[in-house]
Amino acid sequence: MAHPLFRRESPKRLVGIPLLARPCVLCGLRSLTGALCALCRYALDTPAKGLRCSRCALALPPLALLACPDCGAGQLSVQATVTGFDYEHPGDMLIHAFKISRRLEMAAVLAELMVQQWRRHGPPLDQNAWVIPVPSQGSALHRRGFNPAAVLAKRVARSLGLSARLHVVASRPRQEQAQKSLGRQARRQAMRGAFSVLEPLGGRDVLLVDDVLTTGATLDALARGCQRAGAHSVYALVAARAPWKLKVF
Ligand SMILES: O=P(O)(O)OC[C@H]1O[C@H](OP(=O)(O)OP(=O)(O)O)[C@H](O)[C@@H]1O
Repeated sequence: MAHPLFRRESPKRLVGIPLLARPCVLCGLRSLTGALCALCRYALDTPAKGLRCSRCALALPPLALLACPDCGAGQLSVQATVTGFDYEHPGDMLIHAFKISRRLEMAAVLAELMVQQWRRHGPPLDQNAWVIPVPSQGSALHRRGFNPAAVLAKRVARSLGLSARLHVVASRPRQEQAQKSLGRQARRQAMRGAFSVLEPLGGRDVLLVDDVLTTGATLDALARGCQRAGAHSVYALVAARAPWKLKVF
């Protein structure tokens, strides 16, 4: 029998489907649970089941329970990170649809997953906390026409009842090269001092938002900028967390 994700229902069995059923954005089968069907929600939720590093949200590989292989040496300056899901199949398809195919309607699906995980695993936030997106590089903004992190930040802030501050961070002009094309050391190097926060944060909690966290170099640079501006606590919420790879970048 075909895997449930790919099985087609016979027309007879479709009789009686509530009118509100609609195709799941991931598998295309009918969904009674919003944009994603129950199976796809389960598939996105399955890998780590809470067995994640609380600082960088890495799904911990076996035998890494005592120290996270990614941020164990203290390379990430945020206090806690929460992710919507892992950046692997099937969640990567949502990210690609949003960022590459520019299907902006995916933002609602991504933000819902992010907020759901934040409510489960995120620390309590002060009501005065600001939600700050990672700014896009100039070339990416020009190519894509929107900043994915800002689109997500607006939705996340609305759902959490917080204020989104989309223009509070300035990016230093840097090598116009996407992070994804660089290795770990080069990413950190490229991001050093990349952001400056334009308003004092005066003891405020900050929730940084981005679409993908790979090495954490981007979030680390922004978190340091927020700390220099006086933030009390800096947390991060991302749509997808890249899984750990044995290979050292
Ligand atoms: O955790 P890190 O190793 O720092 O990588 C994560 C960053 O990489 C991607 O941006 P990128 O610069 O590739 O640009 P993009 O907007 O074109 O994806 C992504 O949007 C994150 O901002």
